[in-house]
Amino acid sequence: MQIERTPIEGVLVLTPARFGDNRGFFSESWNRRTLEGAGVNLPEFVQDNHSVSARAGTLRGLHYQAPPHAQGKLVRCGRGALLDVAVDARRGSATYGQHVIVELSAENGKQLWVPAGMLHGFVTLMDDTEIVYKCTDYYNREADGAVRWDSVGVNWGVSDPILSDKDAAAPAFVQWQSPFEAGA
Ligand SMILES: Cc1cn([C@H]2C[C@H](O)[C@@H](COP(=O)(O)OP(=O)(O)O[C@H]3O[C@H](C)C(=O)[C@H](O)[C@H]3O)O2)c(=O)[nH]c1=O
Repeated sequence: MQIERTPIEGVLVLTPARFGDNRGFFSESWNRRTLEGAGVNLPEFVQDNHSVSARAGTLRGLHYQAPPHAQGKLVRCGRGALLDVAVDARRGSATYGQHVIVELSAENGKQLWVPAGMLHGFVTLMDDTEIVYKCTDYYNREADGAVRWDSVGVNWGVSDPILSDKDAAAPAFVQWQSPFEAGA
């Protein structure tokens, strides 16, 4: 397991070991004991999510669930490739409004740990890209929210992404009142 810190406190890039042979490879995509042995203690996960985006250039985000339903997410790409983004939305944080962007792909096997307090989103780089991610809290429709994808300075590599109506209508980061507090 390779563990990389990022410029945003708490956001990690995790790369599980892969065991290749003449058939392909095997990898333990989630093992709490392995991570704890490396000093990484993630909260309990209660829900797994899986979405497929048919076309490259599909952008889902930037999303969050407000407290007390905030979600931490452990994200990986099951098929294809995507750029995954975490934006620090914790008021009072030294990196408030800053982001981390990481290419996750079926090929590189990388995972992004996105703690609660972040906005999360991704743009697909290939058709039929699948994302699978573990969440630390259950979906709560009333607590679910979005911030405009192009309002936090992320270089997504696309100018006219495929968006849901919800994402197309989301408020800009500067007009949005974050419900998250650093250290909460
Ligand atoms: C997130 C979610 C959605 N749904 C239902 C609600 C809608 O009827 C349908 C599509 O939901 P939505 O358009 O919010 O899906 P995404 O745009 O992929 O949203 C997700 O994308 C970004 C990248 C995230 O990090 C979040 O997990 C989540 O916001 O699935 C559920 O039933 N359970 C869920 O946990």
